[in-house]
Amino acid sequence: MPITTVKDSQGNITKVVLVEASGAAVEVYLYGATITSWKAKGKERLFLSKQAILDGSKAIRGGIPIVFPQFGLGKLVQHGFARTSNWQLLGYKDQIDGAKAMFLLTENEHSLSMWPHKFRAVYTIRLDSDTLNLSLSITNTNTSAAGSFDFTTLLHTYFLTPSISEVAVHNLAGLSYTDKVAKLDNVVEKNDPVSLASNVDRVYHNAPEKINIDISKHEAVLLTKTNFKDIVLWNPWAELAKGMADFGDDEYKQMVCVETGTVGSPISLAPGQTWEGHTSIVLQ
Ligand SMILES: O=P(O)(O)OC[C@H]1O[C@H](O)[C@H](O)[C@@H](O)[C@@H]1O
Repeated sequence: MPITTVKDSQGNITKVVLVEASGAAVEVYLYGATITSWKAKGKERLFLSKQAILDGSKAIRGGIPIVFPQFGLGKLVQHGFARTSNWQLLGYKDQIDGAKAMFLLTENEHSLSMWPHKFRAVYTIRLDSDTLNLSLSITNTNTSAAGSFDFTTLLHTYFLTPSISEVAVHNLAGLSYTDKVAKLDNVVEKNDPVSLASNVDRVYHNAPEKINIDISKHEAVLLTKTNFKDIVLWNPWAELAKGMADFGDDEYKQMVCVETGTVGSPISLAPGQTWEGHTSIVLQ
């Protein structure tokens, strides 16, 4: 079976497990369409906090939450409502190039309470032996001519590492970034690779399509992106970790967030228009 579903006591699907021929697997909660596990070549590749709340009462701490329609703080709740909304399983396919599942979110009471727009978000997860392919499409389904909307969006990927001291993020040198810790704009990255040894929270603008990440001394991933302009690099480090109820005090040592998104300047969609972004994570 390429796909199995986990249901609650009322028979509603809460989680989908997608398995590909090689044994690679992803687990996806319908809450947020959040991927909480990606196993490939026999190992877990994503960080999920031991303290993550998985009952749908809070955004899931780890895996790959979807940020939409607002990155960070703003008029809406932090990172928007997509990660705290119940998505639907649209369908799945077992095909030659991998197992695939599609998830759907449209406007609902939760979204309309903070954002007065009709939209159709489709998230497609395709899995093959060494790659996780993620596509997000957003359609503006407002009907009135005045119904354009702006949004920012991002796939907030938490990579699992045996030690943050071994993480190195390549291909960022020369880029201009916003340093959200120092509250500085237009900082130019001088390091190649970038390593992390304190609280890091940066938006690298107009990043290249391919980013190589050393996850440990012996393992690397290639992160590619199309139509996602920016890269966010985040690790809360020790002090912020202590203040997070759904994150262990020492767990910052086991994770790094390298996030693909368009967050520096918003995407505008007129009624009827669709935007689509893709990310793939390939084990090297
Ligand atoms: O705690 P959360 O709302 O999940 O946000 C976690 C982090 O997400 C991004 O990486 C932001 O750049 C950070 O500023 C934020 O702290």
